[in-house]
Amino acid sequence: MSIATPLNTTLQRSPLPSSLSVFSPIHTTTVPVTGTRKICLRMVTSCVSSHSQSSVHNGVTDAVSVRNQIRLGLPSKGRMATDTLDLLKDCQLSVKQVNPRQYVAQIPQLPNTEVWFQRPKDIVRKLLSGDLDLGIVGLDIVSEFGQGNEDLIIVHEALNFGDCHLSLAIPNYGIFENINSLKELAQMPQWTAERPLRVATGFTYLGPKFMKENGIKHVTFSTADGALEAAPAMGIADAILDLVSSGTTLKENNLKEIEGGVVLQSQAALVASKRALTERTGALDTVHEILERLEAHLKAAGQFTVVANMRGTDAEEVAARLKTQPSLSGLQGPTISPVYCKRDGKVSIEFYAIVICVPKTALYESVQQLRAVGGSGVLVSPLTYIFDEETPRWSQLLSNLGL
Ligand SMILES: Nc1ncnc2c1ncn2[C@@H]1O[C@H](COP(=O)(O)OP(=O)(O)OP(=O)(O)O)[C@@H](O)[C@H]1O
Ligand SMILES: O=P(O)(O)OC[C@H]1O[C@H](OP(=O)(O)OP(=O)(O)O)[C@H](O)[C@@H]1O
Ligand SMILES: [Mg+2]
Repeated sequence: MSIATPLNTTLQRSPLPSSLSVFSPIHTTTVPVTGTRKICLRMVTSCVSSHSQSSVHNGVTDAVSVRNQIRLGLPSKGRMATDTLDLLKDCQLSVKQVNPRQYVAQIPQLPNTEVWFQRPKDIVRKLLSGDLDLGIVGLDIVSEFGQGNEDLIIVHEALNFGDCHLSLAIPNYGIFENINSLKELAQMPQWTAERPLRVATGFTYLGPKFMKENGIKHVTFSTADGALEAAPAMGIADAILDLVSSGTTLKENNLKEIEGGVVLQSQAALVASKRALTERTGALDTVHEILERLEAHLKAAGQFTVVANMRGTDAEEVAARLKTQPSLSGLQGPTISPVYCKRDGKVSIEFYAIVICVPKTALYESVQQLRAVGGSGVLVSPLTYIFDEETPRWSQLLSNLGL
């Protein structure tokens, strides 16, 4: 593979004090690789020693490597790791890991699949290089490290954990006190070619892209591995672009988000390599099973089963009464069965048992509506799985794969 001279340098060297050695200017270079694919190679140049350059890349191969096992990448540590394992366990796909430092594991329910524990950004890189076939990571990491590569395909975009958003934040004091939107920030007279807006971020692909898309010209970026919220108060940056969930870290560091400053919303997602799904034997069946189990669990997680008794002349009459209430239709409609009572030696139908699924958020109003139409003896229990006939995400995936 040949490495070309830099084709474009999207970011300028920031006029930083030389003491601020942890923040480095970033140069983005497009590098041609074998075949028709291109990868983006980022070179980070140290502020202190401008002579020392390092460049690292993953081998992007054109052919699917020969191996029999499907490889699923899961976060090895950090805040996504435990939630990922918990989710799989809830889907009856428990991961058997002998000890936490062993990076390969098995899911007994999926005998043709190997689990590899990796840092989230490496999961995305390895999906692109063909070393993993499937992965669970945050959408932020997919966007940052996938860089729009068409081989990455999002199979399930909302696994219901790891919620956060990537957002631009500025100080709530000084020259920024009355600045509340990206537009106002861009229009500040302070930013010039000589003195651009300095943004500290770990998102060195998405950051410049967002600024360019929003027409902000005089901007420069620096990067660090963490605690970015300190950068403005330290005088290293004017703004930061970082993940926010509770907002506590911003607040504690006297920073604020601004209107129009959200780059993306993120949560955990199931991601796959398109090539693996189309070319690796068994990969599509495995992803189908994982997707079905995820969908069944996630759909059920938001619902309760509600059983109640209702007096009535017949099932149709009970159904008609239920249908007058907005929250009592269930997933497809109520299930109504006769309750046989024995009185004076005679068996007759006095009640009907109704079974419906109710969103957890609407439980109390549903109970009130049930009572209003004569419901009694209401039993509420959790739902474990809801398997639909076919999941819309599966049809979507097949269509994305051109199948
Ligand atoms: N408040 C948050 N801050 C950062 N990441 C969050 C937050 N909430 C959810 N996430 C998700 O978790 C992922 C970070 O997990 P990861 O394990 O890589 O980092 P970490 O726990 O911050 O560890 P480290 O910073 O040491 O890499 C993000 O990519 C994002 O998808
Ligand atoms: O909105 P909040 O709930 O306060 O969360 C946001 C903070 O959490 C993350 O940092 P992390 O805890 O990973 O520390 P780090 O900066 O050392 O990575 C992120 O980079 C923010 O700093
Ligand atoms: Mg972190």
